Amino acid sequence: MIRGEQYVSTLLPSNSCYHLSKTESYLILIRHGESMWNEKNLFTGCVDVPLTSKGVDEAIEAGKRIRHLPIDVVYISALIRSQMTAMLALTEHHCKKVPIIVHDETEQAKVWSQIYSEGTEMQSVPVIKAWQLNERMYGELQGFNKLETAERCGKEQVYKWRRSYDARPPNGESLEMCLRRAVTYFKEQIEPQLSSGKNVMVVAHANSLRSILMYLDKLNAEEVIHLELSTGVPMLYIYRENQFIRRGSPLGSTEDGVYAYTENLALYKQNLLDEVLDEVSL
Ligand SMILES: O=C(O)[C@H](O)COP(=O)(O)O
Repeated sequence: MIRGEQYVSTLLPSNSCYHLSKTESYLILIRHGESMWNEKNLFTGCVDVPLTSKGVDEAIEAGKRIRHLPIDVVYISALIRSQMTAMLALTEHHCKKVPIIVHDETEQAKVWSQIYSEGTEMQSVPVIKAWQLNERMYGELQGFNKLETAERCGKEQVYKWRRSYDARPPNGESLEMCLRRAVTYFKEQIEPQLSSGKNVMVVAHANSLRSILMYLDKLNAEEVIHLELSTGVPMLYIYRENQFIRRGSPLGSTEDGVYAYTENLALYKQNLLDEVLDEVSL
């Protein structure tokens, strides 16, 4: 452990998050932690199922891995498993800012959820909810066991429904359909935040994220078939000169592994730790 690291979350003043050089910004993507239907191996899609206790642990662990990465705005889906994961992960963040869900669905919601203290607002991170980031709608497969469905409909058919780009589950969305809404949202709402220098965390789902990764990594319909995302594992992208550079691994990056990839981030973390040491020695 780096000297002083244990003090970061308790002693660091919550407004002391360093500002990074504007030449790059950071995008963190996380698939939600294990849900109660993941555990039962059921097709879930847009059914709104919460996390298991293992999922809660995964979310907290994900939060620990990204605790020293800068986050200015968070995007979640409309589904509770993504929301629980984001909130639990943020309890671990060094900035100790309060994640606050933005309610702008109606004029009244906007007014009623207004924060009037500028100081308090600066201690918060806006959390934006978007249905476009929801899991692909699994149609008439929702609620059925994946293994039993494979026995009933054939392994190959189920594999196609689950992993191919264009096969559509009965009355559900293909990955292509999911991509149309998720990637459109990403390009219109999230990318402009990154290009304005904001650091973004997105907590979403296996297939909405697979479609976003297709866009970020320029994967074709053949390549995406093999893309599997584990629950609760953060992935990091550097956004520089309108390009996305992938860092970390969907299979499980360590925090140090993530930092090793950019000097700017390593400096950011070192500044945080130095500040904590100064506070301790005062
Ligand atoms: O919606 C679901 O059932 C899963 O979370 C994702 O399912 P998949 O692995 O079948 O795409």
